[in-house]
Parts: sequence; structure tokens; C-alpha cells
Amino acid sequence: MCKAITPGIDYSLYLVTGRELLPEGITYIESLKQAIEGGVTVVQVREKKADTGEFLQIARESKELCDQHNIPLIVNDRIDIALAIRATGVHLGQTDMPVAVARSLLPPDTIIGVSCNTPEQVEKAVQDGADYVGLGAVYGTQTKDVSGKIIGPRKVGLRLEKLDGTNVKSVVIGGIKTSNVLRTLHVSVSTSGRTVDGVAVVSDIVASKTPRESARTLASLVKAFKLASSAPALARPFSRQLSDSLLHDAAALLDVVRKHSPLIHQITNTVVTNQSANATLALGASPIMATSPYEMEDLQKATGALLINFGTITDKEGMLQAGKFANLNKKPVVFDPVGVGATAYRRSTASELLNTWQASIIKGNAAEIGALADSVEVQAKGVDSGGSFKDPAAVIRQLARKERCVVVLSGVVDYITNGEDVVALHNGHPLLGQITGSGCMLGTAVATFAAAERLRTLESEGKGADEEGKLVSGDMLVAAVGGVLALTVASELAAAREDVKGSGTFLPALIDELGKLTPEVIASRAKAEVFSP
Ligand SMILES: Nc1ncnc2c1ncn2[C@@H]1O[C@H](COP(=O)(O)OP(=O)(O)OP(=O)(O)O)[C@@H](O)[C@H]1O
Ligand SMILES: Cc1ncsc1CCO
Repeated sequence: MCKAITPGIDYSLYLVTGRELLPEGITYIESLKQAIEGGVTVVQVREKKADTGEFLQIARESKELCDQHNIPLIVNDRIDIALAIRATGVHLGQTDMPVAVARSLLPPDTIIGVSCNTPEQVEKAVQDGADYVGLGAVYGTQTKDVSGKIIGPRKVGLRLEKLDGTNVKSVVIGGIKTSNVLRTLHVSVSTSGRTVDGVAVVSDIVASKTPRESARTLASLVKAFKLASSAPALARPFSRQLSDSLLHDAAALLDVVRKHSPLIHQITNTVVTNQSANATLALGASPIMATSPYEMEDLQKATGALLINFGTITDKEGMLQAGKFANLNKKPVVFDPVGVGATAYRRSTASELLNTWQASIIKGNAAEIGALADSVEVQAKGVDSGGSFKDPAAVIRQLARKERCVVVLSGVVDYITNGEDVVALHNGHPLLGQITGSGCMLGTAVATFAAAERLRTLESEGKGADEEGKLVSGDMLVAAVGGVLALTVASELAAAREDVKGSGTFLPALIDELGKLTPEVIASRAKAEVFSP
């Protein structure tokens, strides 16, 4: 019997079937039954090769099973089959029946979904009266030829914007699996804060020998993400008055670094590898400067945080793998896109890296941040910056919202934002500008403090209920403030020493001062301003 389930479809875990993907030893119906038991919330029957009779038979069996579990069933493309089995809905591609014609043929209340690749297609689907849109292909997939149609997770938000002010629902589709689902959900947000309603999955469930477990894991991750993202965006309400406690908390992370000595994995450039490793040790953490892609899976289980600095890109595959496994292990990832504005190769590599993993913090000088923010205001001079922004707070806020992470803009004044509040730090010394790799060491210090902030959060709050749905624990804004202050305060102390005669003697003195630093000295010397929106 047809159940009245149309008003509130739960799109959280949307299974698209594909019999050609079934592994040996499991029937279509058994796989579907297990997937539903595992937590699939809506099923679309997709049969690209079957003739009408076979499609009808498969759709009928699927409908019977879905009805038993009160799960809505959607038919791909075929209005006649949807009508014949009284399906909950139909899903239409861009070259299938137009929405209006489908609507005129189907009973009222039938759900109609449309596959959309571009923002214009989303706009049109909304105008045509679609109930939901399938946005993709997010990643490459073996189940469909999507060449030229991969939008990447960071562009989903542009499509979601077209749903603002409507009640049209959305799912993302194309290569979504357990290993990337959290990251995909995290970054699939419009500027107005709209997130997707669910994820559509094919092979991760259908090709699985244990579809119940695959569906259970995916369903649990989507549920956990929804729970975590329904919490307030900021860990604490933020205001000018709070800047003292912010500075105190940030500085106190130095004690956490020294207590736990976290392993800081750094893929950095050949110019600074040694000095960055020594800066890590001086702060009290433990550096590992590994680059081979073959060890990233193991390494990310043991690390406290990951720094990816592509000053001399020779190991892109290692960078791709490291970030992916850091995300999977919920470790903070700090990205330093050195010289990204200088060459087309650096720009495309930054985009590839950011499409593969989620950065917790992006740090760069004005030229680097400008290049990522698509601003032409500040030009790159190789790895150096040729100026500063008129409104740095606006540029970094916009980038933080676009990339869904904390952004650090280095310069004479360092600016840090989580997309809302902006902290300006006025510490530092001109000698930092006269040694190579001071920005790289800044990235190292930020990664070290990010590891400490994650440990502090896990230690004080334990694995909270929303832990599973987060990419990383802790307030990365506090971590970034702590890391920047550690390096810049140490630079002031080093520059004031009598034995420092210039940039040559400054570098070893800086390492010494990093080693002698205390949270009290950091907090007492911090010169900060906070701008709230
Ligand atoms: N003139 C200055 N006065 C105070 N602090 C400075 C000055 N120049 C640089 N710094 C500090 O040095 C750190 C590195 O910032 P900078 O913007 O120079 O990095 P960068 O251009 O990426 O450096 P590099 O490419 O050498 O690694 C920042 O914390 C910044 O505050
Ligand atoms: C000089 C230089 N060239 C590539 S990376 C690097 C270190 C400072 O960014």
C-alpha cells in the first residue's frame, strides 16, 4: 500500500542503486535491504541498461521493500515506471523530461528532483518547481562519465546560494564516500549559511560486501555532522571585552605543547626545513619532516597536527595524501600556500590540494592571501608580498568564509579571523622581514599551537556528543593567535639582545627565545585588537 510519506522526506542518506556494481555473492534485494537497515533514508532506483520490463520488475521489488521500511522510493528518469509502481518521486537529468511536463503527468505530491551541474541549472530547477536538486559531480566517479562536470566540493556553496529563499532541498552527489563525507558536508555551505540536506551515495554502499555497515557508517557521519553544525558557530561568544581571555587562553597553549610534546608533521620547503624543525623543538613539540605519500596513512594517526607549506613543490602527492589522512584522523591541517600568486602551477596546485582536503587554518602574506581570495590588490614578488590591503579584515573574512577555515594574514600587523571576528596582532620585529622563512616558521608555530588546542579540548571536554561530526576539535582561532604571538613575541625578545647584531645573529637568538618563552611573557607582551562584525 502507498504510504503518505511525501511531506517530510529525510534526504540525509540518499542511495542511488546500480546493479552493475554489486559485488559477487550478494543479490540486489539483499544489498538494498541491508542498506536500508543500515540507515539509508531515501532510495532512487537507477537502471541505465535494463529494458522496460526488467526496470519495472526491479522498481516493483524495490518499492515493496522500501514500503516495508517506510522509506521513500524515487525512480530515475522513467515517468511511466514511477506511475506504474506509485513511486514517491522521480529524478530527472538535464536531458530528461522537463519538470513541468513530468509534473502534469504525475499525481500531485509526487516529488521531483533534478540533477544540476551549474548554478544556472539550479536556478532553472527552482523556477520549474523542482522539490530537490542533486548537485554534482562533486568528485570524479566510476559510476558515470562526469568528465568536464566535476565541480569540486568548494564550489557547491555557489549552487546552494541559488536555493536561498526557497524550500527546495539539496543533496550532493558524485564520488561521496565514508572517507570524504564529513569534509564534503563541512565545505558545502553557501555564504548565507545554507548547508545541503543530504548526501547521495552509489558505490560506497552498492559495491560494498557489507552494505549494512557501509550505510550505517555514512548515516552516522551525516547525523553527527548535522548535530555538530546545529551548535553555535563559535565556541564562545566573542567581543572586545573577551580579548584578554582569548590572549590568556592562546598563550596558555604553550604549556600544553610542553606537557604533551605533540608530533608536528611538516611538509615544507627545502629552504626552511631545518630552521622550522628547530623552531618546533624550541617550542617544546616534536617535528617530523616526512614527504613520501606512502607513509601518510600511518603518520597521520600519530601526529598532533599537519603543516603543508608548498614553497618548493616537489612532493604534491605526499601533500594530497597527508591532508586526506589528517582530515580522516581529525588532526588540524595548516596550509601555507607560499608564493601561490607567483605562478599558474602554484595556483592550480593550491586549488587541487584544497579540493582534496579541508584546511583548518590557511596562513599567508598579503600576496598569497590575495591570490587565494581572487583579489588583485596586492601583487606577488616570488614568495614575497608586494604590499598590503586597504581593508585586510574584509579580505580575510571573505576568504575564511569561502574556504570554511581560520585565516592568518601575516605582515607588519598580523590579522586572524574565523570568518566573523578579526584579531589584529601588533607584535613582531622588522628583523623577521630580513630573514628567509619567517612566514614559514609562523606556520610551524601555528600548527604546533593547533595541535595543543586540539589536545586541550579533548582533555578538558572529552569526546563530546558532537565530536564525530567535526573535522577537528578545538578553537582554531585561539590556536592561530597563540602561534602568531609565540613567534612574534620571541622575535622582540631576540632583537633586543645585545648579542644580536643583524639578521645573521638574529635567527639563532630567535630559536633560543622560542625555547625560553613562557605563557606569562606572551600574554603580558601581546598587543591585540579585536574587531567584531
Ligand atoms: N616589519 C615587521 N615588523 C614586525 N613584524 C614583522 C615585520 N615583518 C615581518 N614581521 C613578522 O614576521 C612574520 C612573518 O611574516 P611575513 O609576512 O614577513 O611572512 P612571509 O612573507 O611569508 O615570509 P617568508 O616568505 O620569508 O617566509 C609575521 O608574524 C610578521 O608579523
Ligand atoms: C625563498 C623561498 N623560496 C621558496 S620557499 C622560500 C622560503 C620563504 O618562503
